[in-house]
Amino acid sequence: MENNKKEKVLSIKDLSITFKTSAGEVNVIRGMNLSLYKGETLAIVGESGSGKSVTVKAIMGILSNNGRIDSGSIEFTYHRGKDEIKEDLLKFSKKEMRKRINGKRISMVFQDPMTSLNPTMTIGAQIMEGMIYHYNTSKKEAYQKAVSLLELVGITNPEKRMKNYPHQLSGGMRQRVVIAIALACDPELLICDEPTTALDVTIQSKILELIKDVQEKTGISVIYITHDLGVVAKVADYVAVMYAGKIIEKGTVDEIFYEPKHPYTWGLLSAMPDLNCNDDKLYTIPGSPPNLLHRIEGDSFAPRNIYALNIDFRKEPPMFRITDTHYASTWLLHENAPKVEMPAELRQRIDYMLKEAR
Ligand SMILES: Nc1ncnc2c1ncn2[C@@H]1O[C@H](COP(=O)(O)OP(=O)(O)OP(=O)(O)O)[C@@H](O)[C@H]1O
Repeated sequence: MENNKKEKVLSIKDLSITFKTSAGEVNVIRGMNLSLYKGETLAIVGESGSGKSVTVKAIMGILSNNGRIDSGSIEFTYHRGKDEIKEDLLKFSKKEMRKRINGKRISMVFQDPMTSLNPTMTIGAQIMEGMIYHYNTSKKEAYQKAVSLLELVGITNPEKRMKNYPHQLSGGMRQRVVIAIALACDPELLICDEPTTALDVTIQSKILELIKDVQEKTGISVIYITHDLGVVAKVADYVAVMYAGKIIEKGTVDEIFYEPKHPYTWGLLSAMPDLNCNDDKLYTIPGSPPNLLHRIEGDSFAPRNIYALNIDFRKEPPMFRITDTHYASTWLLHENAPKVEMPAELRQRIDYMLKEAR
């Protein structure tokens, strides 16, 4: 459909990653396929340990040394002047990634701004650093650009702020500075790893709005990794739901929130506090994720799935196509499967959300 015409920024194909641990080999990413288009926002969601951070680390070339890429490719498309360049990021060494991609073509914003900032350097110098390192920008030009970046991220009195050290700023301001640093080299992809978790609620929405605003002004593509579905609803165009190292459902934000098909996604949505901010949750998924040290027979979610069919314990489901943008990996979508609907309480909640949205 329309996706074919859009420009792909990132295309992950058949990615599989294993870590060597003292207990044995753990296959933490198990055949992942995912695309991101220019100017769009993709949210990767899933419980702790599902593989969100490892995926992002593979994109950035910062996997820990006990990690091994078993298969796959991560094709990244970016521009140098008028030229369009496509490269498989997995072909680069860590050193090449630092020199050519990280902080230059792809930038990251982490959860806690204090861990990304250097306490001994002024924020001005920290924003200028990347431009000087990657592009040999003159100090004067880098200074001017740093001031305009501080303006872009909503910091008033930017010239004065350039001379501040991180400890002189509030948490929300620090995260704005981290975003300014991330944008300094005009990257084409920004990856935000739980960017607002460490901030209080009102500042959280301001930072999310800021990232949206920057995206509208610059056309940058954004990946969020988060387990907060409230954040996803606010920012994402597309959502990929991860479970035990696999994407088990992906679709537009409306498809995932209003027409979810995978019982795990039903569980995630039911475990979300009510959108009216009552702390009501409908249901919490029982049990815990599988231990990936052992080979998984069938569907990794089957033991926790009250809708599991016999085949779920024997054979892994493929990704079934629901629409051109919506896919889910559950045998319930097979044409011969019994008709199973999402839990009635969830249907009611979704119908209510739909009514509110109109
Ligand atoms: N260096 C490592 N060595 C061994 N196992 C690792 C390593 N890094 C990550 N893992 C394992 O890989 C799996 C995926 O971890 P990952 O950090 O990507 O999860 P996540 O979805 O980002 O979780 P969270 O939301 O808690 O950050 C987990 O089982 C984790 O224990």
